[in-house]
Formats: sequence, C-alpha cells, structure tokens
Amino acid sequence: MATALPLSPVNHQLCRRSNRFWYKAMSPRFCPPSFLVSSPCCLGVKGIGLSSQLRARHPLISSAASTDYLLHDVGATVAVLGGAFALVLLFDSLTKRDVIPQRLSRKLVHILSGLLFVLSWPIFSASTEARYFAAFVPLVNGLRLVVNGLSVSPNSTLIKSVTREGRPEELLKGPLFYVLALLVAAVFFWRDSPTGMISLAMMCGGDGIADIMGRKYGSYKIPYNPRKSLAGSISMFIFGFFISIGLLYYYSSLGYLHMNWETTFTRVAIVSLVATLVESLPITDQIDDNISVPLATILAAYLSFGY
Ligand SMILES: Nc1ccn([C@@H]2O[C@H](COP(=O)(O)OP(=O)(O)OP(=O)(O)O)[C@@H](O)[C@H]2O)c(=O)n1
Ligand SMILES: C/C(=C\CO)CCC[C@H](C)CCC[C@H](C)CCCC(C)C
Repeated sequence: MATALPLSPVNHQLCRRSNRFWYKAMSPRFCPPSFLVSSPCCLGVKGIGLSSQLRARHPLISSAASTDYLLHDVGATVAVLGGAFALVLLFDSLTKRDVIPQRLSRKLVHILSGLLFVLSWPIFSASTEARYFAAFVPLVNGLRLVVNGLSVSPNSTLIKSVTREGRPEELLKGPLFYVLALLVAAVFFWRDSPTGMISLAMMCGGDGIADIMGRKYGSYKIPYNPRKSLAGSISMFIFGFFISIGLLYYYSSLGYLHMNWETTFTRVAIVSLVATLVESLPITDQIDDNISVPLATILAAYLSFGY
C-alpha cells in the first residue's frame, strides 16, 4: 500500500508557491520516481488526489519516498545522539578543568539537554514515524543511565556530569526520569502540540533556573517549604514562561503550530504558574521534580490548549 507522504509545513508552503509552476511543467510523465521523491513539490499539494494518482502510477514513489524519509531520520537521529554525548563530554571537561563547579555543570546539562532536544525536532523528516526516531535519542540515553547506574564499572564522565554526589545509583533517579519525560514529549506530543514543548520548557528551563537562582538569591524561603525559596520559584515562573513562548513562536514560525496569540500568553502564564506551584511543594522526597513538574505541566497545558 502506498505510504502517505505528509509534507512538513515548511515544505507545504514552499510547494504551494512553486507548485503552480511545477504542476504544469512536471507532469507525472516527466517526473522520474527518484526526482518526485527528492522534490515533494512534484507530488502536487494542490490535492491529495494528484499525489495518490502519482503513487498509483509510480508505486516506486512511495517506497522511494519512504527510503528518503528513513535515511533522513536516521541521519537526524545520529546527529542528535552525537550532540547528546558531546554535551556531556563538554561539561565534564569544563568541570575537570575547574572552569565551572560540578553543581552548576549538572544544572546546565539539565537545562540545555532537553531544550536543545526540543529545538532539534525540525531536523527530523515530515514522516509520521519521525517522532519515534527522535524518541530513540532519550531512549538510548535512558539505557545508558540504567547500565551505568547498575554497573560495577560506571562511566565516570557521565556520573560527574549528571549526579549530585557522584554515586552511580543517582543516575537511576532524577536523570532517568528526565530522559523519560523527553521520550514522552516526543512520542505523545511531538512538534504539532504545545503541550510537550511547554512541559520540557518548565522541567528543563524553569526547574533548572530555579535551582541556580534559588541557591544564589534564595534567602527568603517559601513558608510551606523551607527547602525552596521565593527567588527560585519566581525565576522558574519567568524563565519557564518565556522559554515556553519562545518554543511556541519557533514552531509557529516553522509552520508546525498555529497559535491564537491573543489567548496563548495567558494560557502559558497559567500553565507556568501551575508548574511553579507544584515544584515549590515539599514533595521532593516522595516524587522527583523531574516527574511532578512535567506531569503537572502536561495536565495543565492539555486542559488549557486542548491538544
Ligand atoms: N523553587 C526553588 C527550587 C530550588 N531552589 C534551590 O535549589 C536547590 C535544589 O533544588 P531542587 O529542585 O530540590 O534540586 P533538584 O531538582 O533535586 O536538583 P539537584 O539534584 O541538583 O539538587 C534547593 O535546595 C534550593 O536551594 C530554590 O531555592 N527554590
Ligand atoms: C542532569 C540531568 C537531569 C537531572 O535533573 C540531565 C541528564 C541528561 C542526560 C544524561 C542526557 C540527555 C540527552 C538528551 C536525551 C538529548 C540531548 C540532545 C541535544 C541535541 C544535546
């Protein structure tokens, strides 16, 4: 059966503009399957009918397109995996050379890993399976954390970059929940829903900056949770809000999201407030922030945006 050939919003816009030309010039008779695949515009976004007719005439199109998407997504996966390993190595090097303290290094890895992961989603193809290739990255890193967290000879670079006290078993808590949150956001929400990206903005950007600002300026403690401070929570709300808006604007400008900006700012502010309040609760000993914050954000964002 011919594989559906979804065009990413960017391709769609480009195709619409150029398609008037291609539609006339590149009728199916002249478009070899390989060319059709490399130029989605040739598939004609004027109507699914044309592309399904083309696929019917050229069954090679769908298999060639699938191969094209497969190679595209494998390449994107390898690139993002490489980025993940490089990020940990970079901060391990900075810590080893005493450029930054270990605690700050851990928080910067916490902030940057997830946000760079979300920002990388557009490099994957328009295929409906692309999200699973993206999710493979947190999956591999999750397995890496489990292997090192359970192993006798754990990877010291990884441990120094992502643990508080350098104990391997720490990898099986916060860091593991963190990569699971990334995997859930990619698989269940992806780049056509604000919910997943806002949840990662709050977990990575918001919760991460709360720690940095809270430790530095957190003299005034939260009455119901002396381990957290007003400065940390206010920082989480502000940074989480603006990082969320930034991600929604990024994906809107690429054509993946179509936000009603008259209401989006208010909705994001409400979701950010919910996430900040949940993070401030004295429940860290019962449930890790890397579970409670993304879960609360996903619930609030899904109720607020509806998808
Ligand atoms: N709203 C917040 C959040 C954090 N903090 C400061 O940041 C520290 C660590 O915050 P926490 O979220 O508990 O840390 P974790 O997420 O567990 O990260 P880590 O494992 O690095 O401690 C707290 O002790 C506190 O000094 C704060 O002042 N206010
Ligand atoms: C210290 C962390 C959590 C504790 O609160 C973060 C752990 C990060 C993981 C070890 C690495 C995760 C990498 C991401 C899945 C992919 C990042 C890709 C990007 C392009 C760098």
